[in-house]
Amino acid sequence: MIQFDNVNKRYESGQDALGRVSLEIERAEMVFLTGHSGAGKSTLLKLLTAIERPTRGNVIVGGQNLNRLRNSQIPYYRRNLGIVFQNHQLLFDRSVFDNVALPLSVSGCSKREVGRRVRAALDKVGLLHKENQNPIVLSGGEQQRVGIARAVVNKPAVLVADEPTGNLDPKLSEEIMRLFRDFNAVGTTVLIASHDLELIARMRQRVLTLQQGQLIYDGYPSREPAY
Ligand SMILES: Nc1ncnc2c1ncn2[C@@H]1O[C@H](COP(=O)(O)OP(=O)(O)OP(=O)(O)O)[C@@H](O)[C@H]1O
Repeated sequence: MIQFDNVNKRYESGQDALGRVSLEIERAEMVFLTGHSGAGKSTLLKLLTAIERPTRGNVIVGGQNLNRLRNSQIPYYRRNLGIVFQNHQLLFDRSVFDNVALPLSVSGCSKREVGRRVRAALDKVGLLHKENQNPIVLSGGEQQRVGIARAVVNKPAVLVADEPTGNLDPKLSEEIMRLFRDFNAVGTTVLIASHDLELIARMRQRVLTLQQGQLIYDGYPSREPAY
């Protein structure tokens, strides 16, 4: 589903952020991406979401080589992705419902279809009863769940999250991770960047570790024997 083939990224400043990264993520896998600050996690996600382009190498998603994507095609490509940010980027001048409906506004859905899809997404994250509220009155965990509902409202094949639990306490973080697991269980490919190693260990999923732009680990740490 996702393939990085010898990918290098050097920013215009001359900073090397990724070096010769190769990896493959199958459809319906759930994978964590970890590493210290500055290791290249966000850069890898930016290449996947076509916010940045690789300096060398290929990023292939769903059989599509992103190097061959024209700028005008990028919005269409992104419709297959759900993107969750740490600070959820909700708009506080409109309701929870309208925030979740945003990605549908460009897709030409009828009003009725928008209502159906938004309510289905809010139901999945347990916030149907808050659709008319302004997100500013919600707790941090609830705001993040609205961000997740917005990311999945288009039923994307791939869900990408950059530090989605960064501001949350351990219990709320676990709830958010459980949500990601639910979406994964119904076939969504999920890639989550996080530096919360304890939380990652509890999830017992595949882990990719970056260090100074190199992929230094790809495996299942929790399945290995403890010494
Ligand atoms: N737009 C940019 N221009 C120049 N250098 C950048 C840019 N974005 C990131 N970098 C640099 O690239 C390297 C990797 O950064 P990146 O943000 O991908 O790391 P990260 O693992 O996501 O870190 P964090 O956990 O702190 O978000 C760092 O040295 C960073 O300073």
